[in-house]
Amino acid sequence: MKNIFTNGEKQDIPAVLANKDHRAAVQRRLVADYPEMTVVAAKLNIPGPIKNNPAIKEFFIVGLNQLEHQWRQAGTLFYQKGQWLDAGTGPERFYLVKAAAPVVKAATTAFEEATASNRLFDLDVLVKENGQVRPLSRADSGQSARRCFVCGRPAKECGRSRRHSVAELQEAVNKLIVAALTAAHRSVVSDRLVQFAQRALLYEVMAWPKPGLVDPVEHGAHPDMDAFTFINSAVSLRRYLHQAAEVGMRANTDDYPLMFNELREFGKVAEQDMFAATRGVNTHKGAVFSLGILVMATAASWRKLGRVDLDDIQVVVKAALVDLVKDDLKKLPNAADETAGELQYRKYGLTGIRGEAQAGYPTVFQYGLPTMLETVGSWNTRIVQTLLTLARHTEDSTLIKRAGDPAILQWKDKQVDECLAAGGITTAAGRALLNDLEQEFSRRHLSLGGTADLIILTFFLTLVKEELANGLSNE
Ligand SMILES: CC(C)(COP(=O)(O)OP(=O)(O)OC[C@H]1O[C@@H](n2cnc3c(N)ncnc32)[C@H](O[C@H]2O[C@H](COP(=O)(O)OP(=O)(O)OP(=O)(O)O)[C@@H](O)[C@H]2O)[C@@H]1O)[C@@H](O)C(=O)NCCC(=O)NCCS
Ligand SMILES: Nc1ncnc2[nH]cnc12
Repeated sequence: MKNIFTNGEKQDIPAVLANKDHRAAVQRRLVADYPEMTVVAAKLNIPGPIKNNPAIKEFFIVGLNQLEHQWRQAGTLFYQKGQWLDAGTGPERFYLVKAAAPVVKAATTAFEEATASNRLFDLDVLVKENGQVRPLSRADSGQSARRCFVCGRPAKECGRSRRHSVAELQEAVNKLIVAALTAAHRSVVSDRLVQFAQRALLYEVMAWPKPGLVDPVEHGAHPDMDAFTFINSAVSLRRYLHQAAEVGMRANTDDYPLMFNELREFGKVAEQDMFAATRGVNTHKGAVFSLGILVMATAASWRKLGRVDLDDIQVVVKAALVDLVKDDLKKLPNAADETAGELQYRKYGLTGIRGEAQAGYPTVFQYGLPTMLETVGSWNTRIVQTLLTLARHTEDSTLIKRAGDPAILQWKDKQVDECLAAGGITTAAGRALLNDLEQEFSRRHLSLGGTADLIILTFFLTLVKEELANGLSNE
């Protein structure tokens, strides 16, 4: 396990005492200046000579964010006030809270007791009695005394008898802080993944020109939808994307197939949300499935490694979807209401998006991602150029469905090859071919709906690599 005590300035007793005097002066001033408010002084109990460093400070801020959230939930008014003390003696903050001191004390004690790591917090609620400022004690409001975070006995007893060595205390504190920061980082990463996923859905529809797809200029291939339909659809998927990240962040390596089953149940509800948001139009059915899988797999891989590893994300996808084609397609009855994917498997043996997903999205990893990472220029250029590359290597089941014949794939490959040979979106000649192709797809009512999903996945992974792989900016 990581040791957070390897850096930080060692503090001696005079420094700690001088800081205590300084804190007392700040507290006296705040109590005098704001008699209508209750003053709370927040600090940490970190035994041993090292009392502050980036990890300790981050732990403190993460904890205070939770305390503030708790106050907001309870409808308590408060704000931070005064100097922010970030000396070597430890991070400290002061709050002014609009509630009676005993009420505030009950809440701060509940916070200190809420989790094992919160026991490291020392939240003093200050009162003025007989001209003196003093912290309310837990005994004042009949609450049980603080317990030792090593052995659970009353903390005062352990302190007085010096029952635990500094090394023992630091080991316990280290475990508590590392566990709290790991949980906090997982939550930050989950939020980022949801943002990346939503950006992927929105950027994809914004890019132009896209043959066979909706863009802000043209949507002849999909007369029932326009760019606004996609915005409504993307926004409706926010809750689902959070669920996908959370499912992944909870899963251990041997749970991956189970994790996918859980995602699918959320996915079915998300599909309904999407159809409600688009008034029954299929904008993102494929993306609900595939983007949900990649968000979940990226979260699960982060949980395992604590960092981004694109190869491992693919390993997680394969492990989670190991039986997908067998379970979904091989047992199919010859039902009248079969989907395009099911029909194409029965008629042509094509496994479609399920085969692609079970194999770990090889088209995305082998063709999409390298093209998007290598292509320079605006997001529009990067997305459209990557779309062409993906289109060239995809057996798009939406295209086959629209044409009614897999032979359409050869025609599509020829058109895309010509456009790419002319430079794609990066040259005037390529752009002219691209515009012609968009018109032709629209005229013939042909769609590259499956390829659009793969672009969304590629863009998501590009953001993971370009914006998350270097770590969390608030670490
Ligand atoms: C596994 C599922 C994706 C469902 O599979 P299903 O058998 O129902 O459908 P498929 O026909 O196989 O494909 C579903 C969507 O997947 C996209 N897609 C197709 N081929 C590929 C491919 N090679 N690579 C990547 N993605 C692919 C495709 O989505 C796009 O097309 C949609 C627009 O098409 P359009 O023709 O305009 O509209 P339709 O409604 O299809 O037809 P019309 O009535 O208008 O003629 C657009 O969404 C694009 O994104 C396919 O549509 C998964 O959904 C699933 O598991 N379903 C079962 C229920 C479930 O478990 N749900 C939870 C999922 S987490
Ligand atoms: N821009 C787009 N047009 C049509 N279908 C899509 N599915 C996902 N994005 C799409």
